Amino acid sequence: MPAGAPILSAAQMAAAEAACAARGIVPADLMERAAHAVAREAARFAAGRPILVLAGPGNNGGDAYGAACLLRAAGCDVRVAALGEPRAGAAAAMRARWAGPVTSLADAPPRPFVIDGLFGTGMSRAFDGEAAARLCEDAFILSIDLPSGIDADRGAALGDAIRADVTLALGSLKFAHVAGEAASRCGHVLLDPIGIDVSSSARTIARPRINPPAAAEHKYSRGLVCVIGGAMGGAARLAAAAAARGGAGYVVLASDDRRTPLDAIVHREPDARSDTIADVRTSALLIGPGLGRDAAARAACAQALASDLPLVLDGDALALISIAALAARRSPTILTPHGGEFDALFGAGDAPKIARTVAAARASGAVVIHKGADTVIADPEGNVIVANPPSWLSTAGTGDVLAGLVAARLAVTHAPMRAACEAVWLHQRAAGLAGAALVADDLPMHVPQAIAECR
Ligand SMILES: NC(=O)C1=CN([C@@H]2O[C@H](COP(=O)(O)OP(=O)(O)OC[C@H]3O[C@@H](n4cnc5c(N)ncnc54)[C@H](O)[C@@H]3O)[C@@H](O)[C@H]2O)[C@H](O)CC1
Ligand SMILES: [K+]
Repeated sequence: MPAGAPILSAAQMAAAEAACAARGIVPADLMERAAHAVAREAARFAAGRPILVLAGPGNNGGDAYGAACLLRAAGCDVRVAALGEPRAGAAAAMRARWAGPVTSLADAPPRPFVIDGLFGTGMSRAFDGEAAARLCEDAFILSIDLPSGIDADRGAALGDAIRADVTLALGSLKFAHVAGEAASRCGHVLLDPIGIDVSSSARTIARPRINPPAAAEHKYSRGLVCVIGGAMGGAARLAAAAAARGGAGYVVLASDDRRTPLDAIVHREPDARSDTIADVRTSALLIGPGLGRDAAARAACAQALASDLPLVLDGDALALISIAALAARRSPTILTPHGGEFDALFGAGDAPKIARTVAAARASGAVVIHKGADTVIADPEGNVIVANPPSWLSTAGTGDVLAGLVAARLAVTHAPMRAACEAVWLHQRAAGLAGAALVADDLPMHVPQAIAECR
């Protein structure tokens, strides 16, 4: 996935295209550039294999006809199969340029390399993908802009969507490249801006820059993280270990369980929880992993919310708070809900995940890390960063590790959006370093290497 790349909705993309006209770049020019980009990547990936171009009735099809012409002119073996005819505009002009035969999808013989130009951002309803599926079965598939059959904004598959090996996004990434089911149908995502100026408050995650501590730093100035644990000691221990490896100067763990994951982590008895939450030296307080939901947990949560400390709320804590209490806080707050916790706190809804996460950040005044295969990070100003962490992270305890990293980065940076993005990046990089079949306990030891890569 291109890092730090803007992400647009289909409507925002159309507006950016329209704005090109003011600079004298008309739709036919953009399609010409799109066709060149597609032909370039197709020639590279096909590497001499016979090519079948699937062309739809809209501009995605126009790009496909344009690429077919260029590939044939370059000496490639190209056939075209179409679903409907482009009727007007740049797409019709591109269609007219193709002098070769055009068959229906049903009549086309399969070929080893397919360029999928059936539908892009204009996909509005389910399509009958049976004939396309037959042609795509054993082929390498390069999708133009989006795998056909995807809702560009929600990332939902509308019917039999195509599963691509490579998707070449045109102009900008769309929400579907990073969010929802579609993200896993895109294969490897490439981006060609084709000269369109885009700006967006939503971007893909990029490697952060993390400097070593200055020479004069000491353990308190580096950041004191206090982890408030409860009944399930293991979760709080994982979080504390991650906080220590994530760059905090000092980590305190107040928990029922006396074991600490590292000797460098200081244990405090659970009856010292209240004093710990009142400790003004604390740079970031983390509450939630393994906390439980009993009266003591509820009281600790209420005290933490009422404090002026920078706060990270995870796990059980997310079930013990209200949006109103979050909105009343004046110091930085970061929430780390997975889908179920998010729905329970903010309500389930039909809107795309990015929009729902922004609304939650606005309502709560907190930075929200809405976890999942598409992790959406939003702040109350509407800035959004999207990450697609490795699927090996879908195992118990990895969320506790993330919460500890978030607390560490908040303690170090004092900037909640930056802290959230650094933590999510370090978490996914640590997962990459830990490799297949990782367990949560493996992650903290890989965080120092991930940090070392952030210089
Ligand atoms: N990003 C850019 O600046 C550029 C993008 N280009 C390409 O244009 C498409 C978007 O084109 P558009 O014509 O708006 O939409 P589509 O080609 O995806 O298809 C719309 C077309 O299809 C019909 N339709 C929709 N759903 C169905 C269905 N289920 N069954 C049948 N027909 C359906 C709809 O009515 C329209 O007729 C973008 O993705 C890029 O590939 C430009 O070429 C260059 C600039
Ligand atoms: K497509």
